Amino acid sequence: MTITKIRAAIVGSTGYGGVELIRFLLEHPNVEITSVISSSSSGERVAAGYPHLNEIMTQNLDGIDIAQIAGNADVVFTATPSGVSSKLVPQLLDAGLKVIDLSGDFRLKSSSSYEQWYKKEAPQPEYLEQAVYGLSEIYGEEVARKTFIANPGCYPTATLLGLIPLLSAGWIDHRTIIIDAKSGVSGAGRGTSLLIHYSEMNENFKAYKVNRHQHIPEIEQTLSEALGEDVTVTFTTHLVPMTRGIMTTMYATLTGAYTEEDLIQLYRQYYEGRPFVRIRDAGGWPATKEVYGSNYCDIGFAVDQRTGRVTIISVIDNLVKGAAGQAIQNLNLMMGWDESVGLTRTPVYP
Ligand SMILES: NC(=O)C1=CN([C@@H]2O[C@H](COP(=O)(O)OP(=O)(O)OC[C@H]3O[C@@H](n4cnc5c(N)ncnc54)[C@H](OP(=O)(O)O)[C@@H]3O)[C@@H](O)[C@H]2O)C=CC1
Ligand SMILES: CC(=O)N[C@@H](CCC(=O)OP(=O)(O)O)C(=O)O
Repeated sequence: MTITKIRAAIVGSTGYGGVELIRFLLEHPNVEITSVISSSSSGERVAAGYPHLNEIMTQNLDGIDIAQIAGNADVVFTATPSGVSSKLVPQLLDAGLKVIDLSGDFRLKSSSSYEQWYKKEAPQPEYLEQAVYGLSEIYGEEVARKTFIANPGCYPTATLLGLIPLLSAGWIDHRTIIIDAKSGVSGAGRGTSLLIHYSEMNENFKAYKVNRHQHIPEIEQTLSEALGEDVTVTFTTHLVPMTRGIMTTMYATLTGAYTEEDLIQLYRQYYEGRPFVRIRDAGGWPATKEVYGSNYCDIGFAVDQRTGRVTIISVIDNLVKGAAGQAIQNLNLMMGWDESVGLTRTPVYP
């Protein structure tokens, strides 16, 4: 079967998420990048800010012009900050474009929850209602029916893929969930801040946004939907002095005498046929480097018979499965293509 390439534009292409989209889309057989867009550097070459793209990405950056985007693209990836996407995406949707938004603006179904956690004005409800939450392995069927995807956050992706099968099966007590999350610094984007200043971050390990992180309502919303009743979690984020990678270590009390083998079987069945979730054998806990540069989410378990608790460890590359990779996986699902097209890279190791 011959597939006509679809035309893709990337807004925010000077950021880390945008550049990761470029890296994968350049090798996607069904996609042509027709426009790379910047609000601050139009006219410049992408490679001016990213010399590793010299002679690979020769296009100049376009400015934000909705009519122009609509004229030369079918789908737009918005790798823009929250608060920016909420204003930009409605214009793109009104122009008839398919949109995959990487920000947190359209993930929360409740506007008041968004305003409470993001401290920004919520998007207009008529646009919020059009969005599907694009956690590919869980909402893939809905993604296939929609043209506007709210791509999940990096921490929620690792957390939710690690918790949903156990929670849905009723094997853990939902009142006991604790999530201990660690991220590399590229999770904060390319902009500078004191948090990610080299001498503040190097040889250091710090917790941040404790009980205030904007991904808490996103995680709770999705877990509550999976269980059918309200779930609250304790979620603590930490910054690790590495560039890429997220590890979430999750703890919960088991509701029965389940073994590690039971859990492995449950998860392998749950994710059967889903190429990007890999369940480790007993005792094989995943490390961030084992998914580096790839769209995989690797999950491992340990059951403590002494305490009756399970420890679940889940790792992703924040810029791939946590952002650009999952966005492309969602494009594939939306277009009715195999979800792994253009995403089958082996992790970079060591
Ligand atoms: N980094 C990560 O691991 C993850 C990021 N995300 C989300 O993806 C989005 C992009 O993140 P990331 O690439 O890391 O961030 P960066 O800060 O690296 O890049 C964001 C880009 O947005 C563009 N931008 C800024 N202000 C505006 C504006 N007013 N109008 C249009 N464009 C603007 C900038 O490009 P220019 O000035 O050229 O327009 C900038 O390069 C964010 O919403 C982030 O939360 C989600 C999951 C993981
Ligand atoms: C290391 C680091 O700073 N990470 C960021 C993740 C940002 C992000 O992806 O946020 P949204 O997707 O919700 O916009 C943070 O903790 O806020």
